[in-house]
Amino acid sequence: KRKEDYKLRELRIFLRDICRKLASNRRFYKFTKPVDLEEVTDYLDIIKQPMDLETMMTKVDMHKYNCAKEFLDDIDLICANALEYNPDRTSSDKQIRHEACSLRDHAHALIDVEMDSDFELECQDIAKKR
Ligand SMILES: CC(=O)c1csc(NC(=O)C2C[NH2+]C2)n1
Repeated sequence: KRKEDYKLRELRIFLRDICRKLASNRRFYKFTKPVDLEEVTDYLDIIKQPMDLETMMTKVDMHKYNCAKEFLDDIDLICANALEYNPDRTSSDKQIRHEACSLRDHAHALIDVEMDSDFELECQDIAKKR
């Protein structure tokens, strides 16, 4: 329906802005592009559903997100993947786990601050129907 499509267009504009802000933060650099499977050769043995911010921007453009919760589910996936692939008590693993938790918390906080809660509820109702 036309009115729903106007709401989803507004959601896409909002999510592109959130994605841009996260991808421009140097703290989250490791999460901006897919893991290079030629460099990290065992990645797919451990991580069954890779996700990154560039892929999420493409998903916004392809109308894959019908509400902010679906977008945050992919952010949570980026974080969970990093915690799973980097479990050791080495400083490099600890650092990437910290960056992953920071990405997750920043994304949720940005959306809670910038998103009208009634608008998200309307989008979640549209998402259920699709
Ligand atoms: C995106 C992601 O989770 C990622 C990219 S490289 C990496 N881990 C390493 O390079 C080593 C540090 N301990 C293994 N994790």
